[in-house]
Amino acid sequence: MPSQQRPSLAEPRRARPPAHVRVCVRLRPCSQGDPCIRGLDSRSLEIINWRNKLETMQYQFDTIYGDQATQQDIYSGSVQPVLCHLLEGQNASVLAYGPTGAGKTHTMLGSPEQPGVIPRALRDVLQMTREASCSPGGEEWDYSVSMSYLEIYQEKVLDLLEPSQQDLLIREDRDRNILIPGLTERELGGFRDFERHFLPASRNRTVASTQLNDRSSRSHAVLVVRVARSQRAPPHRRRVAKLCLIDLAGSEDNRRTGNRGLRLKESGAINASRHVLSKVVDALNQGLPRVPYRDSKLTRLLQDSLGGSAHSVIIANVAPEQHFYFDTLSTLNFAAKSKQVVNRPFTQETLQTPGARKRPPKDPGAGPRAKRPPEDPGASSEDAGPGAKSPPEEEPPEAEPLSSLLPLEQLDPRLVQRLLGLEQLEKQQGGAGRRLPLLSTPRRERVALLHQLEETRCELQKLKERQKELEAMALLDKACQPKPLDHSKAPARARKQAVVLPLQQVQTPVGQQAMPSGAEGILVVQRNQVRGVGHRVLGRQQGWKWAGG
Ligand SMILES: Nc1ncnc2c1ncn2[C@@H]1O[C@H](COP(=O)(O)OP(=O)(O)OP(=O)(O)O)[C@@H](O)[C@H]1O
Repeated sequence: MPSQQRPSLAEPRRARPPAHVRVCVRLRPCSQGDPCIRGLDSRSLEIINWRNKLETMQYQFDTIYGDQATQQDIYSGSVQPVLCHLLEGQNASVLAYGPTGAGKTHTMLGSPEQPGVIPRALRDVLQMTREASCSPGGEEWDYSVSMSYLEIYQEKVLDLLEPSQQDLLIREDRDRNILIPGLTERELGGFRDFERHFLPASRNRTVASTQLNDRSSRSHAVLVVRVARSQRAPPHRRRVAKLCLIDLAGSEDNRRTGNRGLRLKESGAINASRHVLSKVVDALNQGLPRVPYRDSKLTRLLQDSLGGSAHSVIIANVAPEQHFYFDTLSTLNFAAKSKQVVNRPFTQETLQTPGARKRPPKDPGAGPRAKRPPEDPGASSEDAGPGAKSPPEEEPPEAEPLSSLLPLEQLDPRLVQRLLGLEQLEKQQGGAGRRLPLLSTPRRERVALLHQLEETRCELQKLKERQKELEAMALLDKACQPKPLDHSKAPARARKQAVVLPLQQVQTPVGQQAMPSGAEGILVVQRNQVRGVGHRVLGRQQGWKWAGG
């Protein structure tokens, strides 16, 4: 049972200490005229009423970054402090919010000259795990870091690492972690791996030129970094934490963007999801029984980050020009109310049975990792990460951990019955030399295996029938012979007879080959010099190739 194999060691909900969402504001350098907003000190700012310049409204946040603040200032002041929680098995989220052209992508991604939050955080996370594995006692643990990257474009969740993946589903596990089954995940052995996967994926993000931004993001982009720490010896504790780095698409006033057609449609989707985001924050702050997370893909995905289990930081990006006045006001209002949202981070820890631990691949950086079992962060198969120490080579490969999204007890009993029956059948039929751990594989693969087994079963059935036919015909043929051949006088070619064996007993001697025939999947036994009665009988069978004839 999955729950017995990987018990969650998470503390009960009420025992989890609260953590307010931290909110900072970053002012972009003003490109035109006088700014409508100015910082007062490191924690407060004021916005000047556009009708009456003597009237101002003041706001307080955790930190205010003026237009001279560097990428390093933002990172070390507001992002770096939450990263340490990842090694404790606690989730963290950083979310860039603001109107179009206010500097969200600049803050999160930056440029080669001014790298933003994403590359800096990745470098540090990789460094942290490397240092942890080298620290005293570190040899007791395996560390791994992996990434997934997705965008929400017009209410569709698209995999940026594997763009062929269309509109993925968003689900939730028993600890209320948000998961995306089927989302591609890549192991990161070092920063180069990150660049190798992230840079091409970023080019897959939907970006277009609008009147307010030459490269305006038309989607919300979410980079998910998973940090796992697994104990090598009993009790095999395993901590998995998730870092979400989110670059939201900017809110757009379409009277000023000049958007039409597709751009207008994109803009509608962006604004609608941001509207739901605002409603979610209101509902959380008012303690409403229903928080409308499910009303948009964005909020569903942010469920961990707002009112959930993450240490969250919102960076509100502000465009200070006068013509952004209303955008700035609404950004500040959103940021102010988000400050009140309380999350309850907790350590995501499970106990793993030794059988559920997986050997790291020989080359962790190479190629796509098998899609993670979608169900549970704790269920992630583990590969060698930075500084990870691999178990000895001779260790046998082990089964994947059980799915917890769809624990066995929640499966349709008929399906479980069927799986057990098929496993039994497979065992009886020799298992084709392969053990299929049907019940311990994730759901999608389970279904694929189920199909595969069905097909194999049908083929075996066909083969058995054909076998019977052949045996009957051979008997008939024998019965029609007037008298037994005198072997001493018979020609040499009639002496050797093809023997039809039950399929399971066919053994291919040296110099003979067994292979499935194309269309019907029939086992073809090629023998080098077989002639005689058997040749004639077998030759009548459709699809049967008699290579020696
Ligand atoms: N702090 C900053 N210092 C210098 N330039 C900046 C800063 N912030 C933003 N910019 C510049 O402003 C322009 C718009 O920024 P950016 O594309 O990051 O905005 P955005 O909020 O992501 O917009 P959208 O929502 O349309 O994608 C870019 O050319 C960017 O380089």
